[in-house]
Amino acid sequence: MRRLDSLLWPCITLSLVLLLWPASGIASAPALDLDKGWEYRWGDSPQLADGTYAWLRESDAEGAWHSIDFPSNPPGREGRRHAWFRITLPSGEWRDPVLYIYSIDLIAQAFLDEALIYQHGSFDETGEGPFVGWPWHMISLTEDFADRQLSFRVYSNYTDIGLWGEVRLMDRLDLFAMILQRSATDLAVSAFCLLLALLAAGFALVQQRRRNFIGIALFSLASGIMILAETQASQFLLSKPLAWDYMASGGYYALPVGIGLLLETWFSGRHKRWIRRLWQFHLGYWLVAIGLALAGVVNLSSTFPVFDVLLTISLPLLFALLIGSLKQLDGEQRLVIAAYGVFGLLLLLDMSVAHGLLAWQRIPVSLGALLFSLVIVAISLRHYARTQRELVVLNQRLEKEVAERTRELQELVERFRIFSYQDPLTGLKNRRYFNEIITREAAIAKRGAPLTLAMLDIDHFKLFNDLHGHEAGDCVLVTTARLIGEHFREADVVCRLGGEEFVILMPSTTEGQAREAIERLLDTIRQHRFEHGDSALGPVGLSCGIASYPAHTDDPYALVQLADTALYRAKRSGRDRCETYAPTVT
Ligand SMILES: Nc1nc2c(ncn2[C@@H]2O[C@H](COP(=O)(O)OP(=O)(O)OP(=O)(O)O)[C@@H](O)[C@H]2O)c(=O)[nH]1
Repeated sequence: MRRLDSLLWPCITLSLVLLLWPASGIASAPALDLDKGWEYRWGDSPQLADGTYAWLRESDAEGAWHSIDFPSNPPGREGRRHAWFRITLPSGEWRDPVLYIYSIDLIAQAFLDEALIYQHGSFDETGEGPFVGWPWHMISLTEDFADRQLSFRVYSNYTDIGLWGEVRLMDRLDLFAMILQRSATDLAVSAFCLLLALLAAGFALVQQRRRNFIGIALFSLASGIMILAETQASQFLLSKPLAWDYMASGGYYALPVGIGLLLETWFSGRHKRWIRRLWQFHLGYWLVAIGLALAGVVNLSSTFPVFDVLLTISLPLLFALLIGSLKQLDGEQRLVIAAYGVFGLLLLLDMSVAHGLLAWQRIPVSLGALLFSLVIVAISLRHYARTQRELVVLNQRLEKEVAERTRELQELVERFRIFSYQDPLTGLKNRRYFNEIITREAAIAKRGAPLTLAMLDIDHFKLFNDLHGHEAGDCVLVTTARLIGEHFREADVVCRLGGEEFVILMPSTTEGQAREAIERLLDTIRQHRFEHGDSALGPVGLSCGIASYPAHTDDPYALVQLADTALYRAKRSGRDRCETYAPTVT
């Protein structure tokens, strides 16, 4: 009977073609709503010996049938679980007529006169059967259906009984086109919500405000799944109505959990605790309801009214909490709450329609979810843009700071470099510097320039220290260093090798020129009045040894050793004098 499966894709393709080709010329009567002229009868019909239901044959039983506009929830149910509905079908020019039913509570059989033409769910001997989902229905009709009687045998242990929403006579292709048209928005919104859920889940993995993103991810996932599962076109994707209803209920029941997780992060103290209790309670319900339904302990359908009652309580409670503490929230958070408020209101309206509190109409719940998702996306984009701007500023500041630090570091390195070449007491260059400069100057000398090296040592300095004290000794070292430094040219390099020993490297200077300069220096030192504080320190003498390249050696690197030998000779010869290296002396 159900040709839905086999004709599915050809019909979709055909209906799409027809949608895109309005001038096709194929005429068909418009859809006709069967929302008048129905009759109902409480209870279940007995069966005749040939298996036919007696109520189908005794159609004119006096006073047994009552008229009703729409075949749903007749008055005076009093706990009854069986009802029959019937209508005489009108005539119309449909090429391929079908009866479209939005939904049935809960299982039903349809008969055209006495022939069974459609069945939703399965009936046992007592006329009962399990919940098998709430799909939309398409009942194929033969061309001669006009003026014949269409009857429904319905069983329901749910709050509603009968057909629900819309019952329409229409052409099969028009039905497919209608389903696709009605589903387009929902499918797009669902895809959008699922994408948002994916992004939020990704952010939850890498960002610090994890709970926030988990809340958004869960809420978006729940909305996306719920909308997809409730979209009529989903039946085209998978003809398993009960599976879709499990997904719809799973998403629906998880909505307060997601929003609770999100809101909880915005509050503290009492409000936070209440919000946590609410979402934990809903999470508990989610687990129990879905778990018991899957285990077959309860019908999935019976978990909906309980959840609806819970949501009717928790939704306003949550709003009361939020409204009472709006001051704690910033503009963006208020916007999210407003969007959630719209979504919540649409959910409540949808629920009211489902329970017959409002006249049947299609409530655009998905638009509520879309609004919520758009608000989240807009806020996220704004945050992203702001973060980008802050990053640029931060980057610039960092670059500036790095440049500043690098400059300071370079200065420090330079100072250290100078320090590492400087004798801290006298301010002259030290032995390390001398070792480097001698190598350089020796290399230059090798290219043909003379180079002379003088090594100087203060005479009897130990005695001087012992007589006047170490501080006075330091003072003599500093003064002697200054006098030596002032005495020589810029090009000459004066170093303190350590202790009371100095060296002077004189590039492009012959032995004779150097000796002259040294003699003048020794005179200057002899004549200088050394003082420490207010006390005069007595005379200071210097001994000096000179060696010159190429006069004394063909290896400029050997000058240190040769000058040292000459100095030794000056000391031995009575001090306070200058000696030039002589090869015969060892
Ligand atoms: N005040 C002071 N004394 C130092 C410093 N460096 C080395 N001395 C001292 O210099 C003295 C050098 O003594 P010696 O090497 O025996 O030489 P000297 O007493 O000058 O004798 P001759 O060189 O033979 O004339 C030692 O007593 C060291 O302690 C310093 O930086 N400051």
